[in-house]
Amino acid sequence: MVDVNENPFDGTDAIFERKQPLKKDTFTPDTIFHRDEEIEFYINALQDVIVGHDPNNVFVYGPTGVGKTAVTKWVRDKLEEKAEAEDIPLTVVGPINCRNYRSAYALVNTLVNEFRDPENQLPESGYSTDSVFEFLYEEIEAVGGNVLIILDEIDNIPADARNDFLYELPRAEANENTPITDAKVGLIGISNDLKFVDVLEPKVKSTLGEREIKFGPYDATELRDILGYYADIAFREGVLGEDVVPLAAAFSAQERGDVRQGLRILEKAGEYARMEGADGVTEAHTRRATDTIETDELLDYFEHDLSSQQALTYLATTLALIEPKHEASTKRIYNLYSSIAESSGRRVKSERKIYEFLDQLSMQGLVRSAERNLGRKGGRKYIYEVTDDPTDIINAALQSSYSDAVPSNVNGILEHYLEDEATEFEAPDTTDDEQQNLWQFT
Ligand SMILES: Nc1ncnc2c1ncn2[C@@H]1O[C@H](COP(=O)(O)OP(=O)(O)OP(=O)(O)O)[C@@H](O)[C@H]1O
Repeated sequence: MVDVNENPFDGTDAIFERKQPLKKDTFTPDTIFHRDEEIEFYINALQDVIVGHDPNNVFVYGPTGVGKTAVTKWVRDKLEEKAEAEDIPLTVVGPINCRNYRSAYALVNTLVNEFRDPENQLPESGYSTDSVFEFLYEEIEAVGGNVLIILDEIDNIPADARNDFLYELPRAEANENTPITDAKVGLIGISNDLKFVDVLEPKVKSTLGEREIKFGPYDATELRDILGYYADIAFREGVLGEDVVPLAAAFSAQERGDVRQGLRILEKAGEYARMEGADGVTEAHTRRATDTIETDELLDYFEHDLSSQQALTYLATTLALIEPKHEASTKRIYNLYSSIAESSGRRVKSERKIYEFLDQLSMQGLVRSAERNLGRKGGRKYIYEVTDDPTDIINAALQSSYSDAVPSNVNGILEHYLEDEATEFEAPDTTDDEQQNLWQFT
């Protein structure tokens, strides 16, 4: 029983000294580990700025959480330092995360305001996209010298901004239609989606990819050093068991070689210890953290990254995959999507929209598709898969605000799927009607 006369919050923390470095990318490490080669490529690409040539465009790519942004910021700061010491005119804007902008207008607006004083900011609307671009060019010309623009997650750049940003902007100086004559513009684009480059027009591709720097995943030894550095800052002295960092590093290396995931494991393990009132973080806390980390990450997707329509489509794809004797075709996913959307009182969008949602999920790496030929009938169809463990996805969905959309008998069907159909469970035939009756929608 909670004692109503006592405040349940605890004013002390025996485990964490400073949690922010584990949680937020805004924390800037003062050392970068194990990226010497990448840093060397980077410096090489930007060296031209210091010796008076035009800046190169740089494209940085690699999976999530492998230091692309951290290294970029580190190199940016060093470049600015050197330029100042050598009296070289240089303005750097960014990294600006493209994911936060829905249109070219919004993105350009932000960029213009980065150049402008606080009292002279552009309003959020009121001009045409062409005019805000014009303002941007004017600002660039006004500061003059070298102007580097850093765009993070450029795979999420608004579609209507692609050409203008990735092709026109870097060559603005040469283009007579822009007011830029003196300033030299360089673009640094960061992405974790390589397929993004494939869909660009060849001329855009070659402009952006003047210099490419690839970041690979970290191995367990590298992660041990990086996570050890953060653990020293984040935890109180002497509370970490000696297995904690190596275990978190080994787990993350096996998964994706991603620092962010390792940091989350450390945070979670520390939280388990704190909840128990333990005086240290043990191997058992860490194992518990690794056991739940996948579900936690997926829960984050459901709660923060996906729109409600994308979340329902993701759930429907998972259901289509685990249901017996059925393929996760677009049509089938749509059927299930409509049922769960309807039963949970959410809007049901058209079948055409499902293609869009599946595409977006695929861009985020949550689903993948395979094309299937329809044999003598001719034509093709797409069969979908989820990239994570369906059990983790279902568990995350059940803990999320979409739990009301999950069919009530999901666990039975999941069990049947996991046991490779070796149970007593009589799977229905493959007609949609029967399959539809299989699920108990809430
Ligand atoms: N080599 C490293 N040394 C120190 N800290 C690092 C290193 N690599 C990554 N980090 C830290 O790990 C976290 C994730 O790194 P970062 O944001 O740079 O990854 P990213 O590759 O840009 O990922 P995403 O594509 O998801 O944005 C940050 O807190 C960053 O400071």
